[in-house]
Amino acid sequence: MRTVRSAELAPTTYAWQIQAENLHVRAGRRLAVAGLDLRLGDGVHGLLGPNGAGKTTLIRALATVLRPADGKLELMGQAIGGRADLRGLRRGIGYLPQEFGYYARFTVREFVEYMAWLKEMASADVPGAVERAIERVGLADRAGDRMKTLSGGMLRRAGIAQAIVNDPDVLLLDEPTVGLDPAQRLEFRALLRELGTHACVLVSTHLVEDVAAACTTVVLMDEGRLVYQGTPAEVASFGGADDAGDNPIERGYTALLARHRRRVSK
Ligand SMILES: Nc1ncnc2c1ncn2[C@@H]1O[C@H](COP(=O)(O)OP(=O)(O)OP(=O)(O)O)[C@@H](O)[C@H]1O
Repeated sequence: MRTVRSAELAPTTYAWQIQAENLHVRAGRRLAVAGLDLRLGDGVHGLLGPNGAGKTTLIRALATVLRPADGKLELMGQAIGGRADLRGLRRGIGYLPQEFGYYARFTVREFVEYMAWLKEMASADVPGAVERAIERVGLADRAGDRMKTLSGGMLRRAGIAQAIVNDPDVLLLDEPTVGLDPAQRLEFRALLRELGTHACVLVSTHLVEDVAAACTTVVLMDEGRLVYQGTPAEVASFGGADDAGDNPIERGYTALLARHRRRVSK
């Protein structure tokens, strides 16, 4: 017996894993996502934007933690809102929040197992899936160690392991590279590229180099709206010598943001 995923029951004709139209989401009293249109299929999508752009709020809505205030949101072909089967949908989603809680006395294996159980994975599948996820993030030699003994970078890798344990169709990672050292970041980029071959991975980051190295698409947000969506090379092509940044994609990011703000202020 195995658990049937919501994605398997849903019509398989949908073109996009994530589809938002005129999406509005509140963070507290503020409309942090304010009329966002977005369509994402499989691949690795880097979510960029200045502080306060609404990246975390968008990711929380896509993780079904926050309910949209207005507009349309579809995940894996299913509309969110009303009587949506959120429990079923969540089985197909992996989510690494910026800050995540855990019992300090749990071992890495127990932590990932616990999260697999919360995601309602079939119990026969759990042990193998847990070992695979821990191995993929390079923590196999620490699987029996308590969470409280891990470094910041290792904790984040344990967080990534719990996000991928259910082999999600939609994987949402909020600032996953914070705390990783340069070698770990290189490994993480390779893992991202691999994950993106058969899932829709949305990664929010301030590290533009990670986006350039690992992402198929850049999603640029400002003030709750989509500013630009394109390949890293397309973003880079907007940058000029006068735009701030250490590399072509950073200069492209600066140029696109400035162009958007000029348009909005007119
Ligand atoms: N609980 C809350 N109550 C009120 N305002 C909030 C709350 N959470 C976020 N905000 C506001 O909503 C806006 C968007 O915040 P959000 O965290 O989504 O942005 P972000 O792009 O992820 O920013 P950062 O890059 O700093 O992480 C910000 O102006 C923020 O101050």
